[in-house]
Amino acid sequence: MTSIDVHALTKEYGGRRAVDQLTFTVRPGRVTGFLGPNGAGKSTTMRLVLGLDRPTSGSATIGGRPYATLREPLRHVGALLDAEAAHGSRTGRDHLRALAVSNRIPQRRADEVLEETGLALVARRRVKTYSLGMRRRLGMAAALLGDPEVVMLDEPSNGLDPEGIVWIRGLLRRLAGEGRTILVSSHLMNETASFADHLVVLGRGRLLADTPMREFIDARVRPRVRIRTTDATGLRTVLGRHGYDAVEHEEGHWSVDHARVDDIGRLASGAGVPILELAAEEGTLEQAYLELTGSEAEYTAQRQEA
Ligand SMILES: Nc1ncnc2c1ncn2[C@@H]1O[C@H](COP(=O)(O)OP(=O)(O)OP(=O)(O)O)[C@@H](O)[C@H]1O
Repeated sequence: MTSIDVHALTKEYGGRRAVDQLTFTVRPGRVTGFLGPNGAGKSTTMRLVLGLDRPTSGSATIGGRPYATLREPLRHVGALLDAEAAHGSRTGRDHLRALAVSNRIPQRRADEVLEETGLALVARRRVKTYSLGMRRRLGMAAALLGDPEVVMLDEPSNGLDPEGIVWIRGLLRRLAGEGRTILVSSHLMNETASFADHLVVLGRGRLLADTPMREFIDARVRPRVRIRTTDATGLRTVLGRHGYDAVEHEEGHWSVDHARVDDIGRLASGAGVPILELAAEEGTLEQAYLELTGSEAEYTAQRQEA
């Protein structure tokens, strides 16, 4: 099984650190979401892993080897970077077939990945006539061409229509289920929450978190109960008596922080307060992410092995 290992990785541009002493491992069999504010260093890290740039110090390896030393790299690593573009005057199919030849990949793979990425009908059109979403799909097709064990994607949902976004989600889950190593950067938190098992979060080039997604959320977002009643006074009284802080919202429901549904349900029913709705509100990745990156001054890396 192939991991991506980043060790004490540092990259300076003109004395400014884009990536700063970064250490983390991306493991096989799960989707790792790669998060961080604009300029945090995600793309730079991916470029360093792919040997497109040289680190100032530290190392980035795939299965223990630097990318540059891999023979026929597309057979090991598939990547989609934001700025990547195919030659516009070629057809999508020719673009993939040329990539296949240079990596000793069977030509039939071009047609297979065109089919898989939903491009079969436009395969013989020139790439310059493709929409943004079609180009992203072609980039995905190129990434999958060599049936690689490692897949690295920079903002793959960018420019995709809702159907494409659902497709990417299913694809990432399938690739991880097949035991591949998947690293995906994104600014879309709901999207990331829908496919990631694990998160690596950067802030100004440094590691802010390396943790399973559920733990990342639970550690930062307080459990909360949502409740609706016809007896606001009764509810406020019973919750106040037991030390709960309840906030009434304009839409007519209440939220109770640091609370569990079982406890609140029992208290309300014991006090004869009618309940119209009672639900546990799970914290979202967006809340947890903003909580972490909003206090960037702390810069405390929290590394946990899953
Ligand atoms: N070739 C370069 N020359 C100089 N500075 C660079 C270069 N590439 C990146 N940087 C700088 O390095 C920092 C990290 O940028 P990077 O693109 O890796 O961040 P990112 O997390 O991918 O951001 P975004 O989410 O906006 O894509 C930024 O301050 C950026 O300006």
